[in-house]
Amino acid sequence: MTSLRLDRVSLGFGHGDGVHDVTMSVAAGEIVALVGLNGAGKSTLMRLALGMLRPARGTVHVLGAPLATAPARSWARVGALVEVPLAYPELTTRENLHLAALLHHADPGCVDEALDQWQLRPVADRRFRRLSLGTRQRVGLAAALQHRPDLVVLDEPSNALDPASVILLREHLTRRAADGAAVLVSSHHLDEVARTAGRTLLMNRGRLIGELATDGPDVERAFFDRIHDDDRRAGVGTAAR
Ligand SMILES: Nc1ncnc2c1ncn2[C@@H]1O[C@H](COP(=O)(O)OP(=O)(O)OP(=O)(O)O)[C@@H](O)[C@H]1O
Repeated sequence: MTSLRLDRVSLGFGHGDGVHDVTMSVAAGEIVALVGLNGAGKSTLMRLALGMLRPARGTVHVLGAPLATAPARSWARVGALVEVPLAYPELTTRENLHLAALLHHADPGCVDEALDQWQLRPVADRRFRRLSLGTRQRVGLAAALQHRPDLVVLDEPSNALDPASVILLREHLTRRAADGAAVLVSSHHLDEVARTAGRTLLMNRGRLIGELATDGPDVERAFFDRIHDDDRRAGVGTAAR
């Protein structure tokens, strides 16, 4: 089953920025990574996939329903983290996770499990605004994943995470996919992507330019070769951007 589908989706911001004519899908049980340079359009694509932005052209389907008419129960089956974690600064870790569980129509019992799984027990009663950057990110990830969503969309989730937390994240995503969830994740860490994702989509100047093979000896080289090649064909200088 296709859990997320974008058909010929475009949204421009002027100066050629934004997302152009993107068609892609993520199937149940699959981890798909999105990679590209800064400003390639990864976050914009994720915002469009989550209904945070409305496409100027094209359609988005989430868990089988068109975005515009997706019922609330579909959104409860989505887990997302785009840019900063959505949390109340004056509430504690536990309170924020409790609210996230309620918003996803989940059993609040999942909060205790999430506190353990994301090693947040020591900061369970600390206010969110007093947490370190990486710990905030762990709270955001716990809030996005604790209700075992069927569709996971995470924008640069390993930002600010320490190596132990990166491993935790990898285990969580692998487990969600093994349980049948569709996972879309953007990243700048090509090694991590190679370890986690089944497919890696390459984005450049707002367009998907194909899949990046991550099983070769030099993924970084392959990444830059593809981008330079795409820029050359478009008559754009990569270094000049
Ligand atoms: N709200 C907005 N208004 C105007 N331009 C925008 C807006 N959001 C994004 N852009 C532009 O659209 C392009 C794509 O931005 P986006 O944030 O999607 O890229 P990205 O691939 O996620 O980058 P990064 O790796 O730096 O997070 C950029 O040129 C950006 O400046």
